Amino acid sequence: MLKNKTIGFIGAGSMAEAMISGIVSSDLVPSHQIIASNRSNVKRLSELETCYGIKGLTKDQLAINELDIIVLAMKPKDIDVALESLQQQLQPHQLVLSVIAGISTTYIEEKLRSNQPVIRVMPNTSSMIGESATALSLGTYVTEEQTKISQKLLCTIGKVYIIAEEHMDVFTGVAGSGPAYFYYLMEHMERTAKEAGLDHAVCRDAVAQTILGAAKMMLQNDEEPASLRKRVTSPNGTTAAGIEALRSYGGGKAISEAIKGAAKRSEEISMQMLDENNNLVIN
Ligand SMILES: NC(=O)C1=CN([C@@H]2O[C@H](COP(=O)(O)OP(=O)(O)OC[C@H]3O[C@@H](n4cnc5c(N)ncnc54)[C@H](O)[C@@H]3O)[C@@H](O)[C@H]2O)C=CC1
Ligand SMILES: O=C(O)[C@@H]1CCC=N1
Repeated sequence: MLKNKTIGFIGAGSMAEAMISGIVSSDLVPSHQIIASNRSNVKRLSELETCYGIKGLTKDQLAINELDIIVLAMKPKDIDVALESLQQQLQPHQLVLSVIAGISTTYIEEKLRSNQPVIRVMPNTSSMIGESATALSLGTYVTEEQTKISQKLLCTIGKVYIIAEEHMDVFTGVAGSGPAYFYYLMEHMERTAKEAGLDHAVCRDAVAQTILGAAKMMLQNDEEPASLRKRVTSPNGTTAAGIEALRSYGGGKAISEAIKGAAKRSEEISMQMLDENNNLVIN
């Protein structure tokens, strides 16, 4: 299904690298059929070539007509320039996957030629090790075959969920940005344990192993997180004291506001692509 497809990443930053790493490790697509491109940073491209065995090309060297799947992996602010140039070159059979936060399939469809298949994708950086939680929302012109191909490709970077596009902002807040919340939590757990004298290597490993274990407990049975939490919490014990501190410092609210803040930002990015009459901005 994917053995003879050529995949081109337009944008060669952190997210493109994380996805390339996951895809290459899976052996589903030969690495020489993966291309990463950026505007002009050839040093970055040669790093990716050396590390993953892929091809790196600047955007002027990239032949769009040779690609089967085009992954848009630039920042939202750069999308208009990229779409303008793609609009001239894309053929109707070429599938466009966009990982750009806050940019709707409609926005991309409107800027490309008619009937271009577009899928909005929200992965996270754990794609690097095949552990992303990735959502897909299908654009108007995507076929069943193209959906299957995308699912198969994205399964190489982790788990895949197909969701309605109206839920993409909140998914972005939970899973696209999510790894950063856990890194923030881990930074604080590690620092606190270190300040109390625990060996750095032990803190680092124990913090990560604790989160991994809790995540696996969620994934490996149907028990609700509140119920799992109660099983850790002995009456009047250590966890009760810890949870009470979390509650009194607004821990739950902080997590919820983090998700809402990220989702709101995703919505704002999409709104910035609308004019004062709520019409899509077409340059
Ligand atoms: N970093 C993350 O955890 C996640 C990022 N995303 C999305 O992925 C996209 C990329 O994010 P990062 O990789 O973090 O950004 P980044 O800044 O590391 O990489 C962006 C790349 O796009 C290139 N670029 C810009 N315009 C271009 C053009 N016209 N042609 C070719 N290359 C072009 C830049 O040179 C750069 O290599 C963003 O839209 C972001 O919303 C989505 C999920 C998670
Ligand atoms: O921070 C961002 O905008 C991107 C999208 C999701 C994760 N990182």
